[in-house]
Amino acid sequence: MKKHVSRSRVSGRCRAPPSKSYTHRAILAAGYADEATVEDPLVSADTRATMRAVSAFGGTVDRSQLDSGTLRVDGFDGRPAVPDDVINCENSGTTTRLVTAAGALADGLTVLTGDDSLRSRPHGPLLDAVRDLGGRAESTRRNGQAPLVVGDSLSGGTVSMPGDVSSQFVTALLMAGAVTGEGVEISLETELKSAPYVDITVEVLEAFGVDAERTDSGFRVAGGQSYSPEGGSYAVPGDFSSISYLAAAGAVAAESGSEGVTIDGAHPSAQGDTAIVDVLDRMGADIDWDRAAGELRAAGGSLSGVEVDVGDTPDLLPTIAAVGAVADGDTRIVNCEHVRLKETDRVSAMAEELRKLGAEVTEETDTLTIHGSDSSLVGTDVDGRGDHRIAMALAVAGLVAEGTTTISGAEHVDVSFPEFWAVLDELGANVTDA
Ligand SMILES: O=C(O)C1=C[C@@H](OP(=O)(O)O)[C@@H](O)[C@H](O)C1
Ligand SMILES: C=C(OP(=O)(O)O)C(=O)O
Repeated sequence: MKKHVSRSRVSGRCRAPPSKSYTHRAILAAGYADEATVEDPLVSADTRATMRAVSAFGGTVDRSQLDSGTLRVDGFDGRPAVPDDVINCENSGTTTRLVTAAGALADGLTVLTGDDSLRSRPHGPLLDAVRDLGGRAESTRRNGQAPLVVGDSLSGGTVSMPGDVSSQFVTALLMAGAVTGEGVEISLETELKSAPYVDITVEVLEAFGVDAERTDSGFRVAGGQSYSPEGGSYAVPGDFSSISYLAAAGAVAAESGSEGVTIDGAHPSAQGDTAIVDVLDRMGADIDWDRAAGELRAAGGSLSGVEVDVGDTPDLLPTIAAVGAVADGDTRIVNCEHVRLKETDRVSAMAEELRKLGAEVTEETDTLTIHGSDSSLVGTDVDGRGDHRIAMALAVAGLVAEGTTTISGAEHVDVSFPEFWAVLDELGANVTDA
C-alpha cells in the first residue's frame, strides 16, 4: 500500500499508542504467570505474534475485553508446553528472541520462523547461550538466522555473550532464567547496546514480582521464581519511539502561531527513547514535556543540526535523520552500527531514501551524517523498505518536502503504530491513499 504525503502544517492533540516493548514483555510475563491481565496493551502485528506464542505454549489470551483496554491471560505458569505447530513471529525480532528462550524451557522442541526480514536477522549469540545453559538451540540453515529449533529443558547457569548485537538476548534469558532451576547469570563480553531496553525488562519483571539485577559484568536472575503482578494486573505506558514521529512532525511542520502538536500518554518510564525530547530541544524545536501530566508538546523553531549518540536508542535513528534533513547544518548520528540489524539496514535505508528527496547524506559504518540545509526537500517516490520506522520517518520528511512524497509499504506501520496515518491525518497532514 502506498500513501501520498503532501507538504502540510500540523497542529492539535493526539494520544501516544501504548509501548510495544512493554506490551511484549507484559504479555509474555503474564504467560509465565498463572494468570494476569494487561491493561492498555498495544495491539499490533508484532504484539499479536507474542500473543500467539503464549497461546502456543498452552496459555490462553482472551482478547474479548480489548475494547475496554484489557487483555486477560491465563498463563502456562512457568512451564511452557511443546507447541502443536511452528510459531510464526512474522516481523518481530522481540518475539523471536524472547520466545526462543521460553521455548528452550520446554521438554520438547519449538520451531520459530518469520517473514523474509526476520529470517535475515541475527540470533547466533542467543542460540549459543541457550546451548551453554543446557538447552538445545539450532538455526536450520546453520547461519544463526531463523528458522530456529529450540528446546530440551534449559536448566540455567552462567553464560558469556556479546552485548553489541541485540539487548533482546539479555531480556530473553532474564525472563526465562527466572523459572529455571539454577537461575541465569550473564557476563557481557562487549559493551551493551540498547541498554535501556534491559532496564524496561527489569522494571516489568519487578512489577511481576521477579527479581533480576545488574552485576559488575552483566545481569543475574535467580531461578525458582514465580511471575505474579501486584493486584493481578499490569498497565502499559505510552510508546516514546512512536511519540518521536508525532513530536518530530510538530517540530518540522507545526502550524504557525499554533501550540503545535500535543501528545497525551507521554509518561516517564524506563524507555531510552524519551531522549527524543532532549534531541529535538537541542535542535531548536519549541518543546515542552509535562512529565506529571504525561503531556508532550512540540512546535517548530529554527532547527539546526546536532550530534546524537544512538547507542542506547537505535529506534530513534530514522526520526532523527528525517528531522536532520530539514534542519540547518550537519546532524551526525553516531554509534549506529547496530541499527543496521533491524527490520532493514536502517542506516543505509535512511541515507538512500533521504537522498531521493534531495538531502545530502554521508554514510559510514557507524555514523550517519545528514548535511541539512534550508533549501527544501522535493517530494518523490520513496520506499518504506517493508519497515514501519522507515515509513513513518519518511512521512515526517514528506510534511516538509515540496509537492508530494509517495511512500511505499505504508501498511507496515501496523507493526508498531497501526493508527499512525489516521493520527497524522487528524493533526491536519495532507495524507491520502495512492
Ligand atoms: O527489547 C526491545 O523491546 C527492543 C530492543 C531494541 O532492539 P536491540 O536490543 O536488538 O537493539 C529495539 O531496537 C527494538 O525495537 C525493541
Ligand atoms: C527493531 C524493532 O523491533 P523488533 O526488534 O522487535 O523487530 C523496532 O520496533 O524498531
